[in-house]
Amino acid sequence: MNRENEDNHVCAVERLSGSQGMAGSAMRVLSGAADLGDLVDFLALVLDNVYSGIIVCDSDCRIVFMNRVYGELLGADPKAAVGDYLDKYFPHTRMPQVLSTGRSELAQRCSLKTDMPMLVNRIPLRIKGQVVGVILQTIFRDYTAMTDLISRLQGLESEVKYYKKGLDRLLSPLYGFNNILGSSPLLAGVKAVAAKYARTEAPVLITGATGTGKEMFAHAVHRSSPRAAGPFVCVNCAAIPRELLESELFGYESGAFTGASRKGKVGQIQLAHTGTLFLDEIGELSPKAQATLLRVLETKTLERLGGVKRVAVDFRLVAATNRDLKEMMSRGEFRDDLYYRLSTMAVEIPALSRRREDVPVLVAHFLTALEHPQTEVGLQAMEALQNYAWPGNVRELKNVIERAVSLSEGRRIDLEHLPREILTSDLEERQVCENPDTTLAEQMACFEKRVMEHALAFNKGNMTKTAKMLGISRSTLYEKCRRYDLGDTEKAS
Ligand SMILES: Nc1ncnc2c1ncn2[C@@H]1O[C@H](COP(=O)(O)OP(=O)(O)OP(=O)(O)O)[C@@H](O)[C@H]1O
Repeated sequence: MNRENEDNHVCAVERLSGSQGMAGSAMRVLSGAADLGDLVDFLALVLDNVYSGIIVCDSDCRIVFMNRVYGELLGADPKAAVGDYLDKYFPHTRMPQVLSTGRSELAQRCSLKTDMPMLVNRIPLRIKGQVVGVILQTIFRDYTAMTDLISRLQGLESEVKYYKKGLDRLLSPLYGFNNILGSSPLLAGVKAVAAKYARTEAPVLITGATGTGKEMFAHAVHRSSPRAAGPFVCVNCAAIPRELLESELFGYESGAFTGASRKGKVGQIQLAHTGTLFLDEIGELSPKAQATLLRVLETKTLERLGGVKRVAVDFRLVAATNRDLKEMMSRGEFRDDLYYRLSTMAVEIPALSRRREDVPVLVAHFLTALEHPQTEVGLQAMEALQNYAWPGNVRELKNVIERAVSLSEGRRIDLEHLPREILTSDLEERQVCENPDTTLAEQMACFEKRVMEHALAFNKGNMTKTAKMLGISRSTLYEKCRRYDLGDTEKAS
């Protein structure tokens, strides 16, 4: 408030308050004890001190009141302006239209002589249904500020849309059972079992080596379940630091721990409400998180970290791991009660080396996905692909095909476009098995080596498991590995 306004204000207050102070005067005015002059002064004081500019005109478009703010905007003396026709200040005023239509015009653009863009309301005043005047009120004195605000809001709106789309993508599964390709009876059998489990409400445990398609199966289980319309929330337990995993899963209340957000956080389990929670790499859960998860599964309620009350949660758990949970259990690293709860509906996805018939189908699929459906694969190259052990399973096959397509520049894929490790294992085998001079013993040895390579790849080099799988002792396995120059027998456990 400038000096002159301050003086006006003080004058008005003094006029209104007299010896009893303003509050008393206002009370007298409002209680009807004051005369009309006081009431008018009091209302003028109020209107002079609101943020908006206000002008009231009569049915002839003459100004009957102008507040201080509008006076400042127009560079006019508000008192002297009373009685002036409005078009003196607004040559293109729309007040006559409002007077004749009796309809309010809200948030309309209006430019003063000063060229300052404003937004105004024009509101008809009625007495007994008759329009007797109009109030002109500024709502944004300089709406460039508002256009800035609008464009910032629009920016935020499109950002929200972008993130929502990303979230929808995260929350909605991409794959169904139809997308899990392969022509082997082994894969068909696993898909049939998983589809049966999908229709129930029980937790499902998906096991298999890396790259076998566990995540695809989890998507498909959700999509074929009664919860398909609900969210699909995917948490990779190996990707989140152990100390943060619990708060990520179960959420926390405000100020639950140092560094926690002030507003608290909804956990992923709550986000999966009415849908499916996919816990990838469940073997990475800490013992404490395992215990809490079990309690949530059993009570169907959840307590946020630092919280006091439990909230109901309704979700279906699908878990996956490439670790041997039974072995973890025997070492005390995975709770037996949680294991048994998960493993009643277990789906084990076989390694690609156990279903070589799937390779051609998958190769064709990846070529189509790479937009090279016409690219041929030479007979020898396809044989090499089918004979390879695929320790990285379908994911590795996908990468090999991507590389081959770019090396062959989209033309026929031949042996020279495949990585060395595939060629070496294929060549060794050809030299022995396709050579008419090789003895039965040599051919048997070649076959034995191949079987062992696959078993080692399947068990990720774990000698104990491989020996168990092949039904031989560990010492025999070590001896054979040395003979065939397989793996790092010194380091393998
Ligand atoms: N049967 C299949 N048909 C088509 N694509 C497949 C199949 N199996 C796996 N894939 C593809 O292979 C890749 C790896 O699959 P996915 O991520 O589901 O494996 P995973 O077992 O979850 O791997 P990890 O244990 O390393 O997380 C993905 O690109 C997936 O689309």
